[in-house]
Amino acid sequence: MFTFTSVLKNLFPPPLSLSSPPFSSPPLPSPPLSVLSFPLPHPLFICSSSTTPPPSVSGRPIQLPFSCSVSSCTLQPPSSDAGSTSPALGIRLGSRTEMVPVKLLVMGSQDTGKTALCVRFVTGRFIGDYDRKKEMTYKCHRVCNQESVHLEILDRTSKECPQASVESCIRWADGFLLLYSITQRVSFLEVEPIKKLIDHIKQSPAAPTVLIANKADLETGREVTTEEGQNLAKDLRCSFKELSVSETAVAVEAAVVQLTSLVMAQQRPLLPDRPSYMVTVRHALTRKLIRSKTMQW
Ligand SMILES: Nc1nc2c(ncn2[C@@H]2O[C@H](COP(=O)(O)OP(=O)(O)OP(=O)(O)O)[C@@H](O)[C@H]2O)c(=O)[nH]1
Repeated sequence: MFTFTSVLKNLFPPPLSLSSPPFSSPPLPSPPLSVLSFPLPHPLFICSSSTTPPPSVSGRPIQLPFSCSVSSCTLQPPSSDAGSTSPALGIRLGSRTEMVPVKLLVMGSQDTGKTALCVRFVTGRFIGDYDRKKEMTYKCHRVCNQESVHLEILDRTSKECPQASVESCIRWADGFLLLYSITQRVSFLEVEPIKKLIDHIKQSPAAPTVLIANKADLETGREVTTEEGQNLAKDLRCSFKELSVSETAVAVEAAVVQLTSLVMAQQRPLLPDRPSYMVTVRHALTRKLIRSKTMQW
C-alpha cells in the first residue's frame, strides 16, 4: 500500500536532527500538542495530540509514520526561511518574526478529503491512502496580501468526535474550510448544519468560510452539481471552490490562501490605514495658511 509513511521517508531522507519545539501549542482542550516540522517543500509543522515519548535521537535517521506518536520533536527547518518560495503560487516567504497568526479548521463529513487537502496544501503532494486516527495540526508559512502568515490548520478526524470538542475547535479557529464530496450527496447535505453550528458558536453568519466541493475528478460518480454547490455557498454566505485535491495543488493553495485573506481582512482594524480625503485637504489648507502667515511676518 502507498502510505504516508513511505512518502515521508522519501521526502525527508536521513540524517536529520532533533531539537525542542519552537512554537507554542494551540489552545485546545486536548493534551498539549506536539510538533513535528519538515524543511521541504515549505516550512511545515505537523502536530499530533499524541502523548507517547519522542524519539530522542540526535543527528540520526528518523522514521516517523504519519500516525506516529511523537512529542516535542522538531526536524530542523532550513537556517533561514526568508526568501524561500511556494511552488504552487510562486510566493516568497517572509521573516518568521513578523508573522500574522491565522488558525484554520477543516470540517466536513467522513471521507470528503479533509486530510488529503491538508497534506496537499502543506506538502504539495496527494497521498492516496493513510492510516490516521488522531487529529492533526499542520503549521506552515505563507505570504498573503504581502504579509507573512503563520498558518495553523487543524484537521479533525470525523470519527469519534465529541460535540464539546468540536465546539472548542470552532471557537479556536479564525476561518473554516468546509468540505463535501461531489460523489457523496450526504456529505453535501451535512454542510448546512455544520455551517449553522459555526455561525451559532461564532455568533455571526460572517465567520470566514470557504466551501469546497472536492473530488471533481470523479465526474462519472457525481451526485451534486456545481450549481447546487454555488447556490448553497451563496445561501450560507461562503466562498465556493470546486476542485480535485487529487488532481491539482494550485486550486487547493488558492482556496486556503483565499480563506487566509478573508480572515486577515476580518482581523484588520476597522480604522483606515491612511487619513481620509477630508483630513488630507484640511491638513493641506492648514499648511498653506501657516505658510502665507509666515510670509506676512
Ligand atoms: N478521486 C479522489 N479521491 C480523493 C480526493 N481527495 C481525497 N480522496 C480520497 O478520499 C478518501 C478519503 O480521504 P481523506 O482525506 O482521508 O478524507 P477525510 O475527510 O480526512 O476522512 P475522515 O478523517 O475519515 O473523515 C481517500 O481514499 C483519498 O485518497 C480527490 O480529490 N479525488
